Amino acid sequence: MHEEVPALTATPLLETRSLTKEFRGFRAVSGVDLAVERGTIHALVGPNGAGKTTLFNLLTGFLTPTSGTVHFDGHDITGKAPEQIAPLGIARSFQITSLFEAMTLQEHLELALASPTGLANQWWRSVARLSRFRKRSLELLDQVGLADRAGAPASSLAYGQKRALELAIAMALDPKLLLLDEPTAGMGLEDVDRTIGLVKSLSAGRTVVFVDHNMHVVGSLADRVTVLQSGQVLAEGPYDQVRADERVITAYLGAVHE
Ligand SMILES: Nc1ncnc2c1ncn2[C@@H]1O[C@H](COP(=O)(O)OP(=O)(O)OP(=O)(O)O)[C@@H](O)[C@H]1O
Repeated sequence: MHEEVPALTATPLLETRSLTKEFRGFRAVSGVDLAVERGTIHALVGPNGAGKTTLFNLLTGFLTPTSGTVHFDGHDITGKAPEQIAPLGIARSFQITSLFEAMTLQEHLELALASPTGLANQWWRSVARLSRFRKRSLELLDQVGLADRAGAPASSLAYGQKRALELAIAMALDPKLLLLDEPTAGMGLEDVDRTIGLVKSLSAGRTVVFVDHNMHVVGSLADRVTVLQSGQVLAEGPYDQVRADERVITAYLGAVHE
């Protein structure tokens, strides 16, 4: 009989300590301690202006913290730039669609695969040189149900399909941590349910942190939920526990459900 090997992965994949961001003295994120365990789906919720997007920006290097630390997978990434953080294995899909309308779906994926930091650096390179990424790009499109649209321009996609394409682009880096900013924002019921299924399938073998206002989405996906209010952590725990928390009901969920 072999003995249980102590888990080497017991530390959270992502951890912030006392993370704070001030804008001219206004604390948008205030002393946030966040621990995201490996292999989990973790939701960030909270009313408008609670600090969720600011927190995402701090995790991905788009903003520099005023104080506090961010650790990811054994690295201190506090204050590092996005192009230093992304290659460590953090990918982000944005709340606002950021596609090139005239480019085909396949070209979007080929460009994303060609660049360790996403689309930013190599868009001017000849598309022909990107053909070696064709197979993988088709696999990624297949994962999000868009393989049959590979040669179509992004402009021809419906809104929900554009969001799915953005998920495929985020997956191109094979990230350890996938950050999704309101993956179901602006979607009808059908697309919301499709996206829930998609995020579940994409989360296999990786860690996901997402922001969403839709409690059906949060309840369906999240292993754990962190509730932010006025830049601070109001509650943290499994969904059922958090949604029963009186402070959370008062601050947020009550307003949604009642
Ligand atoms: N660059 C900035 N300069 C000044 N104030 C800012 C800046 N960015 C955000 N804030 C403020 O910080 C607070 C938190 O904003 P943030 O966008 O992080 O909230 P949120 O939880 O993502 O909200 P929403 O759900 O509406 O997206 C808000 O009061 C916002 O006005």
